[in-house]
Amino acid sequence: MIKVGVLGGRGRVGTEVCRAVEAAADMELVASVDAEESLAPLAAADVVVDFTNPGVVMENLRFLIEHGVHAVVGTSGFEPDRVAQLREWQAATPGSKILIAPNFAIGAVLMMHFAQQAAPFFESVEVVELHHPNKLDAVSGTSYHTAELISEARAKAGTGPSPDATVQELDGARGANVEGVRVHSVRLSGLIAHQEVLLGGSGEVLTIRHDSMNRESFMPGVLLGVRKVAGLGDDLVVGLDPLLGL
Ligand SMILES: NC(=O)C1=CN([C@@H]2O[C@H](COP(=O)(O)OP(=O)(O)OC[C@H]3O[C@@H](n4cnc5c(N)ncnc54)[C@H](OP(=O)(O)O)[C@@H]3O)[C@@H](O)[C@H]2O)C=CC1
Ligand SMILES: O=C(O)C1=N[C@H](C(=O)O)C[C@H](O)C1
Repeated sequence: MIKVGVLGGRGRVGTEVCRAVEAAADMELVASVDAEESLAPLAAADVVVDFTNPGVVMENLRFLIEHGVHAVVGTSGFEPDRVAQLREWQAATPGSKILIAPNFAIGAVLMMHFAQQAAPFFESVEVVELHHPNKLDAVSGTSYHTAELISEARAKAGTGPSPDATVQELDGARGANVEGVRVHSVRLSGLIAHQEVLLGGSGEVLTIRHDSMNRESFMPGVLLGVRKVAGLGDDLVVGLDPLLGL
């Protein structure tokens, strides 16, 4: 039996995580902690799942590392400096493994993978992410990671920057620039979590789109992470790809 704790258990995704863990035959929910509650009960867990917010997740992870608890992290906001900080804390207090997945939906992982594969073959690439209006961060963690993967693939293949003749623009009109890739954020009632990667070449456009229609869509990936995190080859892994054999 895997003893599981949840950080943010009363949130939109955390509620689904608690439900999924309770329904899993090989897991036991031993703690669920929300804002301004003590983290102490989490020390009894083998694995803690974090779906909180970018402002608090680092302190949560510091606690888990100090207590030798493995972490499966869905919270967004993991730019490279944060990953480096976590590795430093893990080196100082070895024992806990960390899996950070910008998106736990299997289709979203495949979307990112396909975008990375396609990116060198097209002159132009831009990303549009679309989410519910209660989302705290823009750009989304998924779009940030997608842009990183695209940028890396294009650099490796020697593909130049996407052409763009803009010389005059309203602030924000061309979106955020993430490692040379333009990312546009839409916030709209009725949406959950969606992303399009647009790739343009001579006389053709390839669109790779993923839609999460509900938050249950993240649960197969979260449960996979809980089952596999203790056996990760590296102390810290970003992305679900290796767990899916990608
Ligand atoms: N990787 C993935 O597949 C996915 C990632 N996400 C990401 O997960 C995060 C959470 O999203 P969502 O569930 O919509 O957000 P919510 O705001 O609905 O939930 C966040 C929860 O965390 C709680 N919380 C805040 N501070 C703390 C703290 N210090 N310790 C413990 N709990 C705390 C909040 O409590 P309170 O409300 O009382 O402040 C709330 O219950 C976001 O960063 C989002 O981008 C979302 C979906 C999928
Ligand atoms: O806040 C959300 O809802 C989501 N956040 C993650 C992100 O920032 O990419 C994953 C998914 O898009 C849903």
